[in-house]
Amino acid sequence: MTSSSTHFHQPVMDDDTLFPDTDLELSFTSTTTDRTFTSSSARSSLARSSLTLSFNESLLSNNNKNNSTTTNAATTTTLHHRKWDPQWSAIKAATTLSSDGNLHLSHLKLVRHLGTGNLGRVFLCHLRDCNSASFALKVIDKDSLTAKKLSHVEMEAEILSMLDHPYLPTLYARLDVSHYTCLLIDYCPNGDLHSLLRKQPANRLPLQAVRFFAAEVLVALEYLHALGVVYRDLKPENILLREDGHIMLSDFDLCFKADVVPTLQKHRVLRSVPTTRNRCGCFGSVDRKEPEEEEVVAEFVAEPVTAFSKSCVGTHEYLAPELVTGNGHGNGVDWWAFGILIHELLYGETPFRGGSKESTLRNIASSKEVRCTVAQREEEGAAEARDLIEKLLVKDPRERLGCARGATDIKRHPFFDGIKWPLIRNYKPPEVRGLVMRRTKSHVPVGIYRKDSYQ
Ligand SMILES: Nc1ncnc2c1ncn2[C@@H]1O[C@H](COP(=O)(O)OP(=O)(O)OP(=O)(O)O)[C@@H](O)[C@H]1O
Repeated sequence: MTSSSTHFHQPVMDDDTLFPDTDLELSFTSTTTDRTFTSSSARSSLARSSLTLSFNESLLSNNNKNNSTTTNAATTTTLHHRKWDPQWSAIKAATTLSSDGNLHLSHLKLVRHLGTGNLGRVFLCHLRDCNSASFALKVIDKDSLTAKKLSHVEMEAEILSMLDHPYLPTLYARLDVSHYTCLLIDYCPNGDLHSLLRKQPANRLPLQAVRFFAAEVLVALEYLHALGVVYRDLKPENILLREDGHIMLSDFDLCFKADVVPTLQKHRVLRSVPTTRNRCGCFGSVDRKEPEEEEVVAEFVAEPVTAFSKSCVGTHEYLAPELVTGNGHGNGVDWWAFGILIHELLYGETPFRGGSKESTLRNIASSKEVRCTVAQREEEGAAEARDLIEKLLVKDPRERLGCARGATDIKRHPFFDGIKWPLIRNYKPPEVRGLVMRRTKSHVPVGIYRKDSYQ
């Protein structure tokens, strides 16, 4: 039930409807259902819907070049870093046996309906000859969509086809059959962060878990921005959890693309010099801390700083003030939403939520800056988290952390101190209630995620 932009999803039902192992077309009779079947991956009933309110921006032209009966990325994608994963191997095996070397709907077996979104329905599916490789198939009935929603489908497909990153979905194939467009992507059996949050005491995650998920989201946003993609719909509902507990950002229909010019920028950093024994003091030998040394480092920055759009899209509680006022916005809306996300993960609620959507929007647009409350007994790192949130939730985007130099500046914030960014994929996901993880050998032990243990 997602035809309206203002309602919530219906309560999730414990109904593991299994689609018969028969003709796929039989399952595609309608995209207008108000029932959301559930699995461990179905989103919680309180998930917030995204809104799309266009002020002025011209619709994206339908640039689908693949209107033939079927097309697929499996045979055309050459970039993918996971080309030897079981998923790719299974697809390769299926396409090798295929008469035209392509993947077709007939190769897929629908297992279960996972959920329904604004654009279509999502199914868990397997390849017919390989049950061990699971995929999610997003099925979009183009006949049921408005021109505007069709442009969102094309945007989602276009963005998906660009992605090659562990925290973002892989588009294994795009299949255009009759009036259906089907996108075959990674399946995330651990549901989404919104549902996980609802399983925690007071809807809050422990600080170490917040740091872990925030760091992964930051890296995913950094990659999107480097491609010139402004995401515009960051919220826990759109952060899916893979089998191994790492994140996968989903839903790219509200993105917009802008130019980005990668640069190497010089930046002054202070490096503290370890305490040394100063033997020249007038009063004999004294311990003193040497002053911090200033060093100039060259940093890679690829941030779409000139991105500009006037479409008001996103989810109420996560909308940046410049989106609410409708005077145009750019890359900064993602860094604002990143601040709201950390706030929600840490405190169990978003900071501007009012009694109604209108009052939420009024709170966001007001000139009052966010001040996070200080708990009596705080976890280690809470002060740094508060400081980061307050720097991200600066109402003027020109002053907001991240807007000028993107993730490069945010990664340096003390909240993320000690994280070895190149190793982030190897960090072991946090053990939190409701997150069932498949063990992998490559994980860095949990201790390494403690701030003081990875220096
Ligand atoms: N890759 C996936 N793995 C597992 N479940 C998924 C996956 N993608 C989507 N889902 C499930 O299917 C549901 C519908 O997803 P979909 O992306 O179509 O819509 P949505 O998340 O509601 O976003 P929107 O309507 O804004 O496009 C989600 O709520 C989620 O539970």
